[in-house]
Amino acid sequence: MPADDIAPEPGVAKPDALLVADGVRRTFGGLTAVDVEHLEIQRGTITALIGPNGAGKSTLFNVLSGFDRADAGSWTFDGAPLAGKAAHRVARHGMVRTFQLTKTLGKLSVVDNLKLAATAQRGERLLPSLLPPLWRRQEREIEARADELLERFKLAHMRDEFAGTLSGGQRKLLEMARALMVRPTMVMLDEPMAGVNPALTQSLLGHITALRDEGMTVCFVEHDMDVVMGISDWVVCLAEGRVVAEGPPDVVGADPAVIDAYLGSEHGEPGVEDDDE
Ligand SMILES: Nc1ncnc2c1ncn2[C@@H]1O[C@H](COP(=O)(O)OP(=O)(O)OP(=O)(O)O)[C@@H](O)[C@H]1O
Repeated sequence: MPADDIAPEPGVAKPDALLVADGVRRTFGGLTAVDVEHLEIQRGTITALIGPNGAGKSTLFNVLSGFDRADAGSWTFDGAPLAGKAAHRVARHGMVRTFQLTKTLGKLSVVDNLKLAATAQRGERLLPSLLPPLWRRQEREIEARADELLERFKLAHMRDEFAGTLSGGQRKLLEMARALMVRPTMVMLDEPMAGVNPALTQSLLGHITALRDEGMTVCFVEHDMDVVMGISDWVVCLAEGRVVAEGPPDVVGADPAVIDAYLGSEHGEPGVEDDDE
Protein backbone atom coordinates (compact mmCIF):
# COMPACT_ATOMS: atom_id res chain seq x y z
CA MET A 1 0.00 0.00 0.00
CA PRO A 2 1.48 3.40 -0.94
CA ALA A 3 2.48 5.63 1.96
CA ASP A 4 0.24 8.38 0.52
CA ASP A 5 -2.84 6.41 1.61
CA ILE A 6 -1.83 6.42 5.28
CA ALA A 7 -2.64 9.55 7.30
CA PRO A 8 0.52 11.32 8.48
CA GLU A 9 -0.38 11.38 12.17
CA PRO A 10 1.57 10.25 15.24
CA GLY A 11 0.58 6.69 16.14
CA VAL A 12 -1.43 6.09 12.97
CA ALA A 13 -2.42 2.46 12.24
CA LYS A 14 -0.78 0.78 9.23
CA PRO A 15 -2.54 -1.68 6.92
CA ASP A 16 0.12 -4.39 7.39
CA ALA A 17 2.06 -3.54 10.54
CA LEU A 18 5.00 -5.82 11.33
CA LEU A 19 5.83 -4.12 14.61
CA VAL A 20 3.15 -2.69 16.90
CA ALA A 21 4.23 -0.94 20.11
CA ASP A 22 2.04 0.38 22.90
CA GLY A 23 2.86 2.53 25.91
CA VAL A 24 6.61 1.92 25.71
CA ARG A 25 8.40 3.86 28.41
CA ARG A 26 12.03 3.88 29.52
CA THR A 27 13.28 6.17 32.25
CA PHE A 28 16.76 6.80 33.58
CA GLY A 29 16.38 8.17 37.12
CA GLY A 30 14.17 11.21 36.72
CA LEU A 31 14.62 11.39 32.94
CA THR A 32 12.02 9.92 30.60
CA ALA A 33 14.08 8.85 27.58
CA VAL A 34 11.25 7.08 25.74
CA ASP A 35 7.50 7.52 26.11
CA VAL A 36 5.87 6.15 22.97
CA GLU A 37 2.10 5.88 23.18
CA HIS A 38 1.57 3.91 19.96
CA LEU A 39 3.80 3.13 17.00
CA GLU A 40 3.40 0.80 14.05
CA ILE A 41 6.01 -0.11 11.46
CA GLN A 42 4.63 -1.12 8.10
CA ARG A 43 5.98 -4.39 6.69
CA GLY A 44 8.25 -4.19 3.64
CA THR A 45 9.09 -0.50 3.98
CA ILE A 46 12.09 1.61 4.90
CA THR A 47 11.18 3.62 7.99
CA ALA A 48 13.54 6.32 9.27
CA LEU A 49 13.60 7.30 12.92
CA ILE A 50 14.73 10.91 13.26
CA GLY A 51 14.82 13.49 16.04
CA PRO A 52 17.25 15.84 17.75
CA ASN A 53 20.09 14.57 19.92
CA GLY A 54 18.80 12.88 23.06
CA ALA A 55 15.30 12.37 21.60
CA GLY A 56 15.37 8.69 22.59
CA LYS A 57 16.00 7.05 19.20
CA SER A 58 18.76 4.69 20.31
CA THR A 59 16.96 3.90 23.55
CA LEU A 60 13.81 2.96 21.65
CA PHE A 61 15.89 0.74 19.34
CA ASN A 62 17.57 -0.90 22.33
CA VAL A 63 14.32 -1.54 24.13
CA LEU A 64 12.46 -2.97 21.14
CA SER A 65 15.36 -5.22 20.16
CA GLY A 66 15.82 -6.61 23.67
CA PHE A 67 19.13 -4.91 24.48
CA ASP A 68 17.53 -2.76 27.17
CA ARG A 69 14.46 -3.17 29.36
CA ALA A 70 11.35 -1.01 29.24
CA ASP A 71 9.76 0.33 32.42
CA ALA A 72 6.36 -0.15 30.83
CA GLY A 73 4.75 -1.10 27.56
CA SER A 74 4.12 -3.98 25.23
CA TRP A 75 4.96 -4.67 21.62
CA THR A 76 4.41 -7.40 19.11
CA PHE A 77 6.50 -8.41 16.14
CA ASP A 78 4.71 -10.35 13.43
CA GLY A 79 2.02 -10.99 16.02
CA ALA A 80 4.38 -12.35 18.69
CA PRO A 81 4.60 -10.46 22.00
CA LEU A 82 8.26 -9.54 22.53
CA ALA A 83 8.32 -7.24 25.57
CA GLY A 84 10.80 -8.51 28.15
CA LYS A 85 12.47 -10.98 25.75
CA ALA A 86 16.27 -11.04 25.51
CA ALA A 87 17.97 -9.88 22.33
CA HIS A 88 18.80 -13.37 21.01
CA ARG A 89 15.17 -14.42 21.40
CA VAL A 90 14.04 -11.24 19.63
CA ALA A 91 16.52 -12.09 16.84
CA ARG A 92 15.05 -15.58 16.58
CA HIS A 93 11.70 -13.95 15.89
CA GLY A 94 13.33 -12.13 12.98
CA MET A 95 14.12 -8.67 14.38
CA VAL A 96 17.82 -7.81 14.47
CA ARG A 97 19.62 -4.55 15.15
CA THR A 98 23.11 -3.49 14.16
CA PHE A 99 25.78 -2.18 16.46
CA GLN A 100 28.88 -0.25 15.69
CA LEU A 101 31.88 -2.56 15.51
CA THR A 102 33.58 -2.70 18.91
CA LYS A 103 37.30 -2.93 19.57
CA THR A 104 36.98 -6.58 20.54
CA LEU A 105 35.31 -7.49 17.28
CA GLY A 106 38.05 -5.58 15.45
CA LYS A 107 40.50 -8.24 16.67
CA LEU A 108 38.54 -11.02 14.97
CA SER A 109 38.71 -11.74 11.25
CA VAL A 110 35.95 -10.41 9.04
CA VAL A 111 34.52 -13.89 8.42
CA ASP A 112 34.68 -14.80 12.13
CA ASN A 113 32.70 -11.65 12.91
CA LEU A 114 29.94 -12.97 10.69
CA LYS A 115 30.09 -16.49 12.13
CA LEU A 116 29.98 -15.13 15.65
CA ALA A 117 26.97 -12.98 14.78
CA ALA A 118 25.07 -16.07 13.64
CA THR A 119 25.64 -17.98 16.86
CA ALA A 120 25.32 -15.00 19.20
CA GLN A 121 22.03 -13.96 17.65
CA ARG A 122 20.70 -17.49 17.87
CA GLY A 123 21.75 -17.73 21.52
CA GLU A 124 23.42 -21.11 20.93
CA ARG A 125 25.84 -22.42 23.48
CA LEU A 126 24.94 -25.91 24.58
CA LEU A 127 24.32 -27.49 21.20
CA PRO A 128 27.91 -27.76 19.94
CA SER A 129 29.10 -29.84 22.87
CA LEU A 130 26.08 -32.14 22.82
CA LEU A 131 25.70 -32.82 19.13
CA PRO A 132 29.01 -32.46 17.25
CA PRO A 133 27.82 -33.84 13.85
CA LEU A 134 24.78 -31.57 13.77
CA TRP A 135 26.94 -28.68 14.86
CA ARG A 136 29.44 -29.31 12.05
CA ARG A 137 26.67 -29.23 9.47
CA GLN A 138 25.33 -26.01 10.99
CA GLU A 139 28.80 -24.54 10.95
CA ARG A 140 29.18 -25.30 7.24
CA GLU A 141 25.85 -23.60 6.59
CA ILE A 142 26.90 -20.59 8.65
CA GLU A 143 30.19 -20.34 6.76
CA ALA A 144 28.39 -20.56 3.42
CA ARG A 145 26.02 -17.80 4.47
CA ALA A 146 28.97 -15.68 5.62
CA ASP A 147 30.73 -16.10 2.28
CA GLU A 148 27.54 -15.27 0.40
CA LEU A 149 27.22 -12.02 2.37
CA LEU A 150 30.92 -11.19 1.92
CA GLU A 151 30.39 -11.43 -1.84
CA ARG A 152 27.23 -9.37 -1.69
CA PHE A 153 28.87 -6.58 0.29
CA LYS A 154 32.11 -6.73 -1.70
CA LEU A 155 34.14 -7.73 1.34
CA ALA A 156 35.28 -11.15 0.09
CA HIS A 157 38.85 -9.92 -0.43
CA MET A 158 38.96 -8.90 3.25
CA ARG A 159 37.56 -12.24 4.47
CA ASP A 160 40.54 -13.27 6.63
CA GLU A 161 41.77 -9.82 7.63
CA PHE A 162 41.18 -8.38 11.08
CA ALA A 163 37.90 -6.46 11.07
CA GLY A 164 39.80 -3.62 12.75
CA THR A 165 41.67 -2.99 9.48
CA LEU A 166 38.48 -2.19 7.53
CA SER A 167 37.75 1.36 6.40
CA GLY A 168 34.82 3.24 7.96
CA GLY A 169 32.55 2.36 5.05
CA GLN A 170 33.59 -1.29 5.01
CA ARG A 171 32.81 -1.49 8.73
CA LYS A 172 29.30 -0.27 8.01
CA LEU A 173 28.93 -2.98 5.37
CA LEU A 174 30.17 -5.58 7.85
CA GLU A 175 27.70 -4.34 10.48
CA MET A 176 24.90 -4.79 7.98
CA ALA A 177 26.16 -8.20 6.94
CA ARG A 178 26.34 -9.29 10.60
CA ALA A 179 22.67 -8.43 11.04
CA LEU A 180 21.75 -10.42 7.93
CA MET A 181 23.43 -13.65 9.06
CA VAL A 182 20.18 -14.90 10.60
CA ARG A 183 18.01 -13.90 7.62
CA PRO A 184 15.88 -11.44 9.62
CA THR A 185 12.44 -10.15 8.67
CA MET A 186 13.35 -6.69 9.94
CA VAL A 187 16.73 -5.02 10.37
CA MET A 188 17.22 -2.03 12.64
CA LEU A 189 20.21 0.01 11.50
CA ASP A 190 21.69 2.50 13.93
CA GLU A 191 23.16 5.40 11.94
CA PRO A 192 24.24 3.25 8.99
CA MET A 193 25.93 6.19 7.21
CA ALA A 194 27.82 7.74 10.13
CA GLY A 195 31.45 8.35 9.27
CA VAL A 196 31.16 7.07 5.72
CA ASN A 197 32.61 8.91 2.70
CA PRO A 198 30.19 10.10 -0.04
CA ALA A 199 31.17 7.39 -2.54
CA LEU A 200 30.42 4.59 -0.11
CA THR A 201 27.26 6.33 1.08
CA GLN A 202 25.76 5.70 -2.35
CA SER A 203 26.70 2.06 -2.21
CA LEU A 204 25.24 1.69 1.30
CA LEU A 205 22.02 3.37 0.21
CA GLY A 206 21.84 0.90 -2.67
CA HIS A 207 22.25 -2.02 -0.27
CA ILE A 208 19.50 -0.71 2.01
CA THR A 209 16.99 -0.20 -0.78
CA ALA A 210 17.90 -3.64 -2.17
CA LEU A 211 16.96 -5.22 1.17
CA ARG A 212 13.57 -3.50 1.05
CA ASP A 213 13.10 -4.52 -2.58
CA GLU A 214 13.73 -8.13 -1.56
CA GLY A 215 10.87 -7.83 0.93
CA MET A 216 12.74 -7.06 4.12
CA THR A 217 11.53 -4.38 6.50
CA VAL A 218 14.18 -1.79 7.36
CA CYS A 219 14.08 0.67 10.24
CA PHE A 220 17.01 3.04 10.68
CA VAL A 221 18.16 5.91 12.85
CA GLU A 222 19.81 8.65 10.83
CA HIS A 223 20.91 12.25 11.29
CA ASP A 224 21.63 13.05 7.66
CA MET A 225 18.38 14.44 6.25
CA ASP A 226 19.46 13.96 2.63
CA VAL A 227 19.76 10.26 3.32
CA VAL A 228 16.41 10.20 5.14
CA MET A 229 14.65 12.06 2.35
CA GLY A 230 16.33 9.97 -0.31
CA ILE A 231 15.47 6.44 0.72
CA SER A 232 12.70 6.42 3.33
CA ASP A 233 9.15 5.37 2.58
CA TRP A 234 8.07 6.66 5.98
CA VAL A 235 9.63 8.90 8.63
CA VAL A 236 8.95 8.89 12.38
CA CYS A 237 10.18 11.89 14.38
CA LEU A 238 10.84 11.52 18.09
CA ALA A 239 11.30 14.45 20.47
CA GLU A 240 11.80 14.06 24.21
CA GLY A 241 10.90 10.40 23.88
CA ARG A 242 7.56 10.92 22.13
CA VAL A 243 6.48 10.49 18.54
CA VAL A 244 5.74 14.08 17.48
CA ALA A 245 5.22 13.41 13.78
CA GLU A 246 5.19 10.62 11.25
CA GLY A 247 4.48 10.43 7.55
CA PRO A 248 6.13 10.39 4.12
CA PRO A 249 9.52 12.18 4.15
CA ASP A 250 8.38 15.36 2.38
CA VAL A 251 5.40 15.74 4.75
CA VAL A 252 7.44 15.17 7.90
CA GLY A 253 10.22 17.46 6.66
CA ALA A 254 7.72 20.33 6.48
CA ASP A 255 5.84 19.49 9.69
CA PRO A 256 5.97 22.39 12.20
CA ALA A 257 6.21 19.91 15.10
CA VAL A 258 9.40 18.51 13.57
CA ILE A 259 10.91 21.92 12.91
CA ASP A 260 9.99 22.94 16.48
CA ALA A 261 11.57 19.80 17.88
CA TYR A 262 14.89 20.57 16.19
CA LEU A 263 14.80 24.30 16.87
CA GLY A 264 13.70 23.69 20.45
CA SER A 265 16.65 21.42 21.05
CA GLU A 266 20.01 23.03 21.52
CA HIS A 267 21.30 21.25 18.46
CA GLY A 268 19.75 23.25 15.63
CA GLU A 269 17.89 22.18 12.54
CA PRO A 270 17.42 18.75 11.02
CA GLY A 271 20.52 17.72 9.13
CA VAL A 272 22.80 20.13 10.96
CA GLU A 273 25.19 17.79 12.67
CA ASP A 274 27.10 18.37 15.86
CA ASP A 275 30.86 18.60 15.74
CA ASP A 276 31.20 15.32 17.60
CA GLU A 277 29.23 13.32 15.07
N1 LIG B 1 22.20 4.36 30.01
C1 LIG B 1 21.73 5.58 30.20
N2 LIG B 1 21.76 6.15 31.42
C2 LIG B 1 21.27 7.38 31.64
N3 LIG B 1 20.71 8.16 30.69
C3 LIG B 1 20.65 7.65 29.45
C4 LIG B 1 21.15 6.35 29.13
N4 LIG B 1 20.93 6.12 27.82
C5 LIG B 1 20.34 7.22 27.32
N5 LIG B 1 20.16 8.13 28.30
C6 LIG B 1 19.51 9.44 28.14
O1 LIG B 1 18.27 9.22 27.50
C7 LIG B 1 18.00 10.25 26.56
C8 LIG B 1 17.79 9.63 25.21
O2 LIG B 1 19.03 9.15 24.72
P1 LIG B 1 19.20 8.42 23.33
O3 LIG B 1 20.64 8.05 23.21
O4 LIG B 1 18.19 7.33 23.20
O5 LIG B 1 18.84 9.56 22.31
P2 LIG B 1 19.09 9.63 20.73
O6 LIG B 1 17.88 10.20 20.13
O7 LIG B 1 19.53 8.30 20.24
O8 LIG B 1 20.28 10.66 20.67
P3 LIG B 1 21.49 10.81 19.62
O9 LIG B 1 20.86 11.25 18.35
O10 LIG B 1 22.32 11.88 20.25
O11 LIG B 1 22.17 9.49 19.53
C9 LIG B 1 19.18 11.21 26.62
O12 LIG B 1 18.84 12.28 27.48
C10 LIG B 1 20.29 10.37 27.21
O13 LIG B 1 21.19 11.17 27.93
